[in-house]
Amino acid sequence: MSASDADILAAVRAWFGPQPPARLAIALSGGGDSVALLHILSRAFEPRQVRLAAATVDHGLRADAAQEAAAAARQAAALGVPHAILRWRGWDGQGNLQDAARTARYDLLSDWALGQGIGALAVAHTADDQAETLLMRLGRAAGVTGLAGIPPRRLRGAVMILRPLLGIGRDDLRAYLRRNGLEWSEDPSNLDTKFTRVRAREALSGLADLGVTPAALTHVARNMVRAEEALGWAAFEAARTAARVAAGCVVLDPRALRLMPDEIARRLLVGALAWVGGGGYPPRRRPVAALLADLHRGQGATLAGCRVLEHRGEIWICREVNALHDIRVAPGGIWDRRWRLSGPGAQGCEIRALGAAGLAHCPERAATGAPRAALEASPAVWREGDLIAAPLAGRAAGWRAEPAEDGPAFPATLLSH
Ligand SMILES: Nc1ncnc2c1ncn2[C@@H]1O[C@H](COP(=O)(O)OP(=O)(O)OP(=O)(O)O)[C@@H](O)[C@H]1O
Repeated sequence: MSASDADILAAVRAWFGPQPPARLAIALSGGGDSVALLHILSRAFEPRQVRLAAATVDHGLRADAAQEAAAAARQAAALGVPHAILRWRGWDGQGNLQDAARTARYDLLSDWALGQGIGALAVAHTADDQAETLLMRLGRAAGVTGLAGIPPRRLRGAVMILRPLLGIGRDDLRAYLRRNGLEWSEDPSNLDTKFTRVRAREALSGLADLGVTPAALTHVARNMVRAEEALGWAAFEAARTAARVAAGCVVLDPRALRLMPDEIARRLLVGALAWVGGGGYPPRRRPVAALLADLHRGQGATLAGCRVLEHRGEIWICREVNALHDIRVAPGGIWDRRWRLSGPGAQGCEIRALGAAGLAHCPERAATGAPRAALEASPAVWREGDLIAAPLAGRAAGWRAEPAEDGPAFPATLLSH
């Protein structure tokens, strides 16, 4: 038996809790799930309580795209929800079209929402999307993080992406659409078996008699979110005793690292590499496992834009100097996402890595206690070829290097949010 309208409205209200956002943007593709989302949200809340606005991205990739966007606009108008059509004509033919279209879609929708002064964007992923995602990730041998699935809330830049239908099945939404006489467009790519997601959907229908249903897999994802939180907390606690930050590097106690459970050591390393190296994607499991094994043998390595080495009985995770060659900013600007340098006589100066040549001019370096690699990768003030200051290498000359990032400091980055 499918969920009633009242059940669905109650579930969505409960998802938002007692304080739904005063203004909410909706990503309306015109497909069944997002048409249902629009209708449900417009009924779940009084217009004065939550003011809605919707937008459709016309990717210009299918002949019907413009008509579908116009149909979506009519759906919104019928409910009195303001609507915009956002056009994407930006594909340069490079890389994967699906990925490029998805990134462009989220960028366009986020910019449009922010332009309206709205900081929350609802998208219509369902329990079926969650189940398909989990199944696909099982195929890639995912761990706890991957099996936590699609997050119900996630900050993307300045916009909070919300997925209030993540606990509701697609069949329930289709029944809702039919009961309410709503129309929607069917995306033909949803039937194209060249897409792994479509094959995952087909495979899932064959697993239902084992109890492997979207509802069960949604529970698995929730369980994994809890496990993820616990592991993040444990890694944070481990970092508080086994790690410190010095000269922009993370410094680890190798004995403590050896004694902690492998998964906690792995998270600590991945978190430190991400914080120091700033890579968008975390390094994969295998190279991190290899790095851990190297470290246990007393060997260093280079990974994810970082140099990892032993120095005076500690493990230092430093920025890799070779990754910094092209990073140059004027004084006061943010260098390598992390540092802002300010000081006297900045005219004509430039901030770039200290490098081996610069470090040779810093006799004060020994007092810092940091390894050469860390100092070579630290920011320095240059005028033409002359070294003016290297505050992290002990040669301050009145200059200061301050952390520039607004984000959480290490080790708080280890906590899952
Ligand atoms: N063209 C579009 N315009 C506005 N919103 C869209 C558009 N396409 C997708 N969305 C929003 O994103 C939700 C998910 O759609 P879809 O699964 O196709 O996209 P995705 O975010 O790329 O995820 P996936 O990883 O499943 O491909 C839709 O329900 C809708 O809310």
